[in-house]
Amino acid sequence: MSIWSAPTVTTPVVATVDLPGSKSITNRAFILAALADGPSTVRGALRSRDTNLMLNGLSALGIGVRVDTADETTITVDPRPVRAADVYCGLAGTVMRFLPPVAAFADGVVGFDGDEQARTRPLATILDALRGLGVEVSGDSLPFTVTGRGSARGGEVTVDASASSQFVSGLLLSAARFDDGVTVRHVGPPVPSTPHIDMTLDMLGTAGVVVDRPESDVWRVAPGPIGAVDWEIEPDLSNAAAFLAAGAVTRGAITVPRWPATTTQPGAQIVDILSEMGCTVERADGALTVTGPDKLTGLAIDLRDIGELTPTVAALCALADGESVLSGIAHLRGHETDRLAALSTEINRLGGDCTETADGLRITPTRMHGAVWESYADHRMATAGALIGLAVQGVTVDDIETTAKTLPDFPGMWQNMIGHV
Ligand SMILES: O=C(O)C1=C[C@@H](OP(=O)(O)O)[C@@H](O)[C@H](O)C1
Ligand SMILES: C=C(OP(=O)(O)O)C(=O)O
Repeated sequence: MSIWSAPTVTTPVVATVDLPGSKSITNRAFILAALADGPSTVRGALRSRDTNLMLNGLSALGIGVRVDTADETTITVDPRPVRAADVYCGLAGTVMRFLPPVAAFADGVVGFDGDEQARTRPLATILDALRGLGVEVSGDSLPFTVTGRGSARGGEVTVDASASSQFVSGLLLSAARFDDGVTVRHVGPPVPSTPHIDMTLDMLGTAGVVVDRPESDVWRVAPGPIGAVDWEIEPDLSNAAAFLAAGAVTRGAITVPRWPATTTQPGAQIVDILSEMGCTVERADGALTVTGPDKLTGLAIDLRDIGELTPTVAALCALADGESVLSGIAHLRGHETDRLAALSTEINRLGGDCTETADGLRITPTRMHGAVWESYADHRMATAGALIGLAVQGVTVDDIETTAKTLPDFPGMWQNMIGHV
């Protein structure tokens, strides 16, 4: 773990930043490919800690995984019978929630473990759901085991998915391979990050799996094959957010090439947020450019659907003019770290003014000063620290390496974006 001096700029940052593939789309494509009725090729895949953990997990479970020798973002996945194995989840929500349903098809015991910090992330909902679908599961959090019998019954389960949309996505991705299919019924406070469930439905549809929605909060998948698809992965728009924000806070202009014309990625909503804060947005030749205003305005916004943008948005708000209120994000207390506590502690350590509310943050911009910004093993906390450091001298980010969770070389990309200052 190293301390990284965040570069500060006094002139606008103007650059083009090409982002690697989406974490969420890559890890869904890997699961669907592993359970498909033939080999699939995934092109433009993200290669980062979370996606490598998914590939390692699938490979341990006996799935054929071949990385193109000339291009590590092209991966061929060959479905094979699932076998007993040990799976390491790191801190990846998509791995700890999407792989246990796959393990239900194993021919023996699959042990799951992860980082120390992952042991407190919510998991009981999906493990209970698997029990309800006829699968033997020990434990309620990491570490736990799933004992497969080669196939699993399936049926209908009621879950409270208010802590994470990934419980629903995880069950639906494997649902068609259960003997009776799977019906998931959510009962409880609203499910967060529902656009990520829409992404799951969209990709299932591409693979030929129909998801019926007899009522809101009910998803029904009939048993049947999952079609092999050659997946082309879009750039990661949630990761793009931190870079676009760098243009926004420096009166600069950041261009992201290959910005999809339509997308299921919730991260795309950063564009509306930046525009509400005063930025100008233009599209040309498939690229998107955000230009920062003289001064960003604060905003009041419900981020329940797009919680993963919160660290970037909070950093922008700390540098804006006027108070901001971020709401609808109580579930962020169960993300990589308690993101509400982490953001308020770190913004306040720099002399900012951030208070936690029951379901979010209230941020009043102040003149901030340099200090150590702790990352809490959270990639988006680390990038938020880098963003504030662009405008505030003397910010050092602890454990910048944690950005490798979803970006293979964040410090290099950040420096290239800024150029030589
Ligand atoms: O399904 C996915 O790929 C994700 C769903 C969301 O999780 P939550 O519903 O737990 O917020 C999001 O925050 C996470 O980064 C990725
Ligand atoms: C919440 C996040 O990740 P995970 O997939 O580990 O839940 C995130 O990337 O912001």
